[in-house]
Amino acid sequence: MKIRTGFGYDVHQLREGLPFWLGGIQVPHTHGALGHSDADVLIHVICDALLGAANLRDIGFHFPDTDPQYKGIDSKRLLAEVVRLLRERGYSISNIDSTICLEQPKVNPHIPEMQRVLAEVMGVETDDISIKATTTEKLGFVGRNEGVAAYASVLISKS
Ligand SMILES: Nc1ccn([C@@H]2O[C@H](COP(=O)(O)O)[C@@H](O)[C@H]2O)c(=O)n1
Ligand SMILES: C[C@@]1(CO)OP(=O)(O)OP(=O)(O)OC[C@H]1O
Repeated sequence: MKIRTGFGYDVHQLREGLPFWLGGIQVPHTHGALGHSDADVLIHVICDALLGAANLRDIGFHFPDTDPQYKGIDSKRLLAEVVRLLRERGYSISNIDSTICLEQPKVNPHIPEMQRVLAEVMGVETDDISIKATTTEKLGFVGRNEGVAAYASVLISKS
């Protein structure tokens, strides 16, 4: 059995009036994340962690932000493609742990729905996807509500 770990980190600016896509769902808020895609930072770090675990470069390598076909794309489609790339190479996903760094709003009430949606996209159990959240105690770009960051680590395996 070959077991590998992967890690992902990403940041997006927050802008007033944009839809806030996070963890595959739209979180009600005055501000949303800015990006070439729908800017779903949680999905992006999960993609990067999975790609890293399989040594398959990163999300920008597979889906360049200069390519118009990814303009405004639903990041769930990118995640589905990343999972396909791993399965094609014989990997299965053991578990994911993640942290969203965001001052406002509180995301705890939305986490079960994020887990449900992401588990469906990835073809894993909701119990295999951990999502946590933290403020940065009003410090830095997260603390000033200028941006959202996220981290993820994953474990994948193949026999
Ligand atoms: N955007 C956020 C940030 C935090 N939470 C939850 O609140 C708890 C306390 O946050 P601290 O930054 O003071 O540690 C945290 O453990 C999360 O459960 C949240 O839901 N949404
Ligand atoms: C996801 C992609 C897709 O074009 O666009 P962004 O939403 O800008 O996200 P980022 O994490 O900055 O980079 C990866 C991009 O390739």
